[in-house]
Amino acid sequence: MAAKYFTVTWDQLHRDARALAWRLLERGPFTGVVAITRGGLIPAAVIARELECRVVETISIVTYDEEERGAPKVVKTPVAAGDGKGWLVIDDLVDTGTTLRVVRALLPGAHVATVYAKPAGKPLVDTFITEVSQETWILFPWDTEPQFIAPIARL
Ligand SMILES: O=P(O)(O)OC[C@H]1O[C@H](OP(=O)(O)OP(=O)(O)O)[C@H](O)[C@@H]1O
Ligand code: HPA
Ligand SMILES: [Mg+2]
Repeated sequence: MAAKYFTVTWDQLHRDARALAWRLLERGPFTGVVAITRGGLIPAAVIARELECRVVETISIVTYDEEERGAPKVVKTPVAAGDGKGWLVIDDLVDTGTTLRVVRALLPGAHVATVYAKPAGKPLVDTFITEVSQETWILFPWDTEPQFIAPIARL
């Protein structure tokens, strides 16, 4: 269990992804965007729209084996992105940095951006918006649903 949770709504994610787009404006223009699936897909769509970038590639990395986190496996490479020079890589967050280490090895020339970042992964990101502590688990809107909670007086 994580020590703390940080809940991100669709609205908040849209606002944070747009804030990231503002920050990335001065780092571009970019040839294209590489979304790290699956979590990077929605922020990448928002950012590609704001930067008026029509070329979107994907990279897919699986870091779990059954339910255990294991060695990362690249199951889809971003063929169009070459060594990444001139390209923008987007993910929803960096946590331990395992995913971005693999991405940087494949796309050493790319600019790497995430919406959220934890301290252990921060050195692997060029641009991010919001930092949370390493003990915090970020709850994304696609992983959650609203549900009933008891009134405070009953807690
Ligand atoms: O910095 P790390 O410790 O590698 O963690 C961050 C990665 O973990 C999550 O993806 P996940 O592998 O769960 O896959 P998903 O995006 O398909 O949900 C998240 O979307 C990042 O890509
Ligand atoms: O904090 C997190 N939230 C959601 N997915 C994740 N994958 C690694 N860390 C996280
Ligand atoms: Mg991911």
